Amino acid sequence: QTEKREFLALKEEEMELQLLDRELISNLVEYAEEMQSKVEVLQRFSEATRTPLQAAKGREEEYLSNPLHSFRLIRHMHEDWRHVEKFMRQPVGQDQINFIKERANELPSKEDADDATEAIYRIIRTYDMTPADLVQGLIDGVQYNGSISAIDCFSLGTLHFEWGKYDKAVHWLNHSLTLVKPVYKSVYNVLGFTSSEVHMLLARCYVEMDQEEDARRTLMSHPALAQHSERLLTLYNNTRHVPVSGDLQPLLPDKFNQMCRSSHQNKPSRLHCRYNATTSPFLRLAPLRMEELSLDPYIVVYHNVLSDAEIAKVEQIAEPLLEHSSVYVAEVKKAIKSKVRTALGAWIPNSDMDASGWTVVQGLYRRIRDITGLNIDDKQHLQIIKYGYGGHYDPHFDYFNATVKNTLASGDRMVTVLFYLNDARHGGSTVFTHLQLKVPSERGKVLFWYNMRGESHELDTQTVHGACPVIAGTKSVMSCWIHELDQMFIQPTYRPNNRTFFHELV
Ligand SMILES: O=C(O)CCC(=O)C(=O)O
Ligand SMILES: [Fe+2]
Repeated sequence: QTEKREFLALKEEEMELQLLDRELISNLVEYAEEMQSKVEVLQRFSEATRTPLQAAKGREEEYLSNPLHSFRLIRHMHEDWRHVEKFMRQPVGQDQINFIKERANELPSKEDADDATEAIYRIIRTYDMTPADLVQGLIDGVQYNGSISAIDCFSLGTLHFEWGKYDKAVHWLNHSLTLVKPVYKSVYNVLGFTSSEVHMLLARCYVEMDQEEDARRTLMSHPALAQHSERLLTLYNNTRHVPVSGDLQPLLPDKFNQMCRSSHQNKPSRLHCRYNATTSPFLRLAPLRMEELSLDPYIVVYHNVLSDAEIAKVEQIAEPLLEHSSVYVAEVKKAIKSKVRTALGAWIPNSDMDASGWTVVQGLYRRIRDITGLNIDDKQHLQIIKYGYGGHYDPHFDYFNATVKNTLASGDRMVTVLFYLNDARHGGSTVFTHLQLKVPSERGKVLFWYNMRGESHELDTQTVHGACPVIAGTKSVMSCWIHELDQMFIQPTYRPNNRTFFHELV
């Protein structure tokens, strides 16, 4: 039940869009019907006036010698055409035109459309989908209903081009051409989609890949472009495309992508599953089911840690606080939505939280202490992350390895505790790329690992991990980072290594 509610919350916007689309479609149907009825009136009128004239064809003089006929002709010509002109001038479907205008601000923005294209791009890239797969609705071995159009393929081709993936762009653009339906030509005109544009971009991709002959052949094959082909080729050669830089693209490295696919199976770990009744006194009363995933670095998963009520409360607190994480990109001189992590985030506890919120948060702290046997601050921040369609997190380390405010105060992030708050329906696993370890996103699980080596506190590069793009549904997690200096009094063997900020601290 809670899961359904939360899924609805995130999908609400899209459902509203779908509703608006329905309204706009019926509005368009009404508009077409109004136009149709005007067309019918005009057709009927022209038929009614044409019939007697046609009957008189070849014997006009005889026809007009009939007094009735000459009366009709003169009256009709004097009066009717003026009325018809007035009728022709009358605007049709003003209400429907105004309706679209009024709702225009509810339509997705360019940014929304770019986000959606980038989301499907990530799914395509990570799950290795071909254009044919997408047209059939086949994603990572699962058959979905639905398909895509020539224009959709063109927009994907354009994005691949922007990001400098010319060979892939060629696939999508070629596929776009195969989907062009000649009967829709007039509709394409209205929508501003032309096959010449597809051919030109295709030729540009070939030029970028130094395949000039293919570029020429592409231009020559289009009647409107053939005569300009040499000029266009020169232009494309002289204005080579500069792909959008790495900071503005998701990383999606191959190793990560491969592990995200359903074809990846974890190697048997030979490790054990047991009840942990020792980390804290509380666990003696209520042992937690623990599964070891890796010993070096140490990674374990606990099952059924949070109750439904706790998860629901956490979601409720976080919901109004969720926002896109942004990062400063020097190149564009502003903070923009990060392409490295495409998700919404919120920090709790929050000052607006009421007493019941604090009760739940204190409960979470207690659970984290029980699981890890470590110390956390009484106001420790927890981050809720919500991944929607195509949402992901590129492989990264959780530690900062830098002298920043955070690390100066409490050291670096020694441990990560990651709570899974729902089941991602398809996609969305956490993957440790170096360890070839994949952890599916399943409600109630808690993943716990050390980002540093035990005695020396050396940062452990083997902990590199990321979150696979979500294909269907949403994914919701909560992470808690436990800092090394908070352990000062409970870790007797603790010996700080020589990382910079320790020098600055002494
Ligand atoms: O969502 C996940 O699976 C991973 C999240 C994560 O790595 C992080 O928050 O640092
Ligand atoms: Fe992380």
